[in-house]
Amino acid sequence: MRIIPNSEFIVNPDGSVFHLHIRPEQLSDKIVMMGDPDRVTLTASFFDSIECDVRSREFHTVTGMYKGKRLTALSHGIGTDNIDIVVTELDALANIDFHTRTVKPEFRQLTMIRVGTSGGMQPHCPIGSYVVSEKSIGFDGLLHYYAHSQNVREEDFEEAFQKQVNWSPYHCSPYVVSADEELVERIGYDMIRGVTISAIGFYGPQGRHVRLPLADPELNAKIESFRYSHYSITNYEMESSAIAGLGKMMGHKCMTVCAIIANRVALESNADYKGSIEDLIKVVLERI
Ligand SMILES: O=P(O)(O)O[C@H]1O[C@H](CO)[C@@H](O)[C@H]1O
Ligand SMILES: O=c1cc[nH]c(=O)[nH]1
Repeated sequence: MRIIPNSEFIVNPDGSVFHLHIRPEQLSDKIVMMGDPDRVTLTASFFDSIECDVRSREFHTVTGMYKGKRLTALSHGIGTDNIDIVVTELDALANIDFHTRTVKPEFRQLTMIRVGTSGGMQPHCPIGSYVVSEKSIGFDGLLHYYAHSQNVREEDFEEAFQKQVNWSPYHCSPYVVSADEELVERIGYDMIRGVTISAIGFYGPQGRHVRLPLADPELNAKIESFRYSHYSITNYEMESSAIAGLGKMMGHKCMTVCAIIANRVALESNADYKGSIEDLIKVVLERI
């Protein structure tokens, strides 16, 4: 059996995992994730009791009880590079024996729901709506660093996307992954279902022109008009592809749902979205 070297999987002197700084017994099977550490404080304010509250860098983790369910709320910060850390460390907390540094014989499956904010790309995703990422398109390339990604990637969709938007060879090869179907049905049954792009930045990589001109100013228009079967691209955010992809490769159940806080076609945004995300968190806590 492979013993994972200290340099490849780092455990802190207090027995916690390197970045998240929590110990295996502090993790619940059901995890609600979000970019913003303060959103974890908000989520935990709905818990009936708190078991642990740990902060390390942008990672804020609270485990507690909500109406008889043991839940972990956790912030992952911004971007799929952080998701590589967070999903790997969550999986390790559940499935690696920290003492023997080996994979445990019994697999423990986690449920991870990301509750995020996002920019709508279609008129039917207005500000204030909730969009479940039935599929995600990763512009980040993270999945390509792991073996067997083709087992979870939807290559026909990827090919159609590259062709229709005339994808630049200077960008990473986009990957397409579906969320866990049962979660989409159970948690998102009354929400908009869509295809979400996880971009590698908020500005240029989402087609925002502030001062620097864009390499392809038409890319967002091509993304808006892209069609594959009955699918169109509904929204932009920055993490769902890596959560769906890594989670699926590891055998976990993952899904992202976002509150739309900007609409790129209507050229509108709402920076005062606290009420909308708060309501969405409450719905997810009930249904997870
Ligand atoms: O509101 P969160 O969960 O952070 O999600 C979105 O907001 C951030 C960008 O403002 C990115 O993380 C994006 O995915
Ligand atoms: O437009 C948006 C809004 C929130 N988060 C994003 O990544 N993009």
